Amino acid sequence: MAAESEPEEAININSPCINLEKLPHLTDYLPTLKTYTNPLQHNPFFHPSYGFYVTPTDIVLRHIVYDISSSSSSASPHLAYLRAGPRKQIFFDPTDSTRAAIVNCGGLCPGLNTVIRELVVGLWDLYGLRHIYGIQAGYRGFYSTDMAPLQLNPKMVHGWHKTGGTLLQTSRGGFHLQNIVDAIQRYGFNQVYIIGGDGTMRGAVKIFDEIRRRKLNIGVVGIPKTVDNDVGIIDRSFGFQTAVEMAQQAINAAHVEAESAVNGIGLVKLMGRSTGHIALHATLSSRDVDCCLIPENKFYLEGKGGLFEFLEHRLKENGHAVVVVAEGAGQDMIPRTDAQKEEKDESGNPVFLDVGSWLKSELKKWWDRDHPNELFTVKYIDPTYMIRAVPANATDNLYCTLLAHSAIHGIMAGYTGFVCGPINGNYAYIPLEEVAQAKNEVNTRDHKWAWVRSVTSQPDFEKT
Ligand SMILES: Nc1ncnc2c1ncn2[C@@H]1O[C@H](COP(=O)(O)OP(=O)(O)OP(=O)(O)O)[C@@H](O)[C@H]1O
Ligand SMILES: O=P(O)(O)OC[C@H]1O[C@](O)(CO)[C@@H](O)[C@@H]1O
Ligand SMILES: [Mg+2]
Repeated sequence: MAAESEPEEAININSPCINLEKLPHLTDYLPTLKTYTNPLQHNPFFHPSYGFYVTPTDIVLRHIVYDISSSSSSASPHLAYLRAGPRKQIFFDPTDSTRAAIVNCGGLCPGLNTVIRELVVGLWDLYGLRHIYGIQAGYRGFYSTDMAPLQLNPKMVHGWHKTGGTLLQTSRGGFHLQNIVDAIQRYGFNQVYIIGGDGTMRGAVKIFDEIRRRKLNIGVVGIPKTVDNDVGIIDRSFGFQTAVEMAQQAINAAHVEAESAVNGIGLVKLMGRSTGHIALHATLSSRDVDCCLIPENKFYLEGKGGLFEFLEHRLKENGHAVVVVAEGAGQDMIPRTDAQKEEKDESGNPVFLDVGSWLKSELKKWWDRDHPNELFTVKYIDPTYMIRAVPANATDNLYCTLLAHSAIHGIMAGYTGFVCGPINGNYAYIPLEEVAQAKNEVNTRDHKWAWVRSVTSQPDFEKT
């Protein structure tokens, strides 16, 4: 770590073994911006000492696991990002003119209210901002005439971390680039905090590009939110662990119902539009699950190696079975009309049919056909919104706080067009564009999926 007294220009950030991702900065297009001393310098609680401020040579490595016998591990430079945290010099006047806007878009996720609360309290207490606004109901709230921004202060948001949902409300769709950026300019916002998933981040990239094109003194930061945990690069998204914890209750109930019936099957559908992280983690932590079906691992019902054959054995062995299915799994097998094939939500995401109901009816048809005179029960549990419409647990709440503070420190330091998030346990700043493109899918070739299969003994569904 460089000494705080060292001027930033004198620091050499080029190194043959490190490839540091360049982060956009307001001075890239506004080179004469004024700087200010970070007000934390005089904050009675922090007493900044050596090592408190993060410098431009403080980095977080993208990968920390290497095989040193492989030539590529030493030959190619290691990808790195700037470490998140307070900088000594900031680029926004902490006392007067700075105005911040906070928006959340897309589906709910445990912890949304915590992030908003911590942005408000952090901006107010750490940097002295007094003009902080919540944009209502997602992107459309920037320009909708019937939804004025809500002025927020620490007193208002005091207990928000104990509540589920979002007190700012959210929505899908409504992305209109020119209207949004015009509204940001009209309201005089200089900092825009955008909380959302992959769709929101793609929108945020466009907002950042337009702000840069107009050469505006406005910082844009993305705070990744998705209960599905499908945002790439970062370790995990906030609220995911809370959702997995909530899913346990549904799996427990399915297990009890299945055990209490003759040839009982407990079927649980969990969220996961295109990734099966919730289903996978809920399966690994429950240990009552016999089969976990996810979008990344195509499954089939009939014949050798299929689901029915596996369940037949399981029922013979144990008398019951629990199946967990992610909502995006098996969609290609469910019959649908042409109109259903085209259906999209307001953001353009495909609308899925209920894989749980379909599977329940297919299971019943199979049993009636192959075992007409034997008892059989399928109990289908669909907790849907119950796993995400809850307050964040303690771990997620702490995570949300660190995310909010990282975002504030980065934007105050003049960085823009970036996302903050943990990489290998350390908070880093990642270019927004990179996060908008990266997707976190379950890798069915890695150890974790092998572990699921070893816990459940389920087939690999690779047709022979
Ligand atoms: N390619 C895109 N360009 C601009 N805006 C987009 C784009 N994709 C989505 N959006 C906007 O981003 C917002 C949220 O998108 P979406 O509904 O897909 O949720 P998300 O951010 O992916 O979150 P989640 O999937 O976790 O619910 C919507 O207002 C939508 O219009
Ligand atoms: O019904 P809504 O609010 O559109 O959200 C449902 C979707 O949102 C998510 O929770 C997050 O993308 C998905 O798991 C789910 O498909
Ligand atoms: Mg999404």
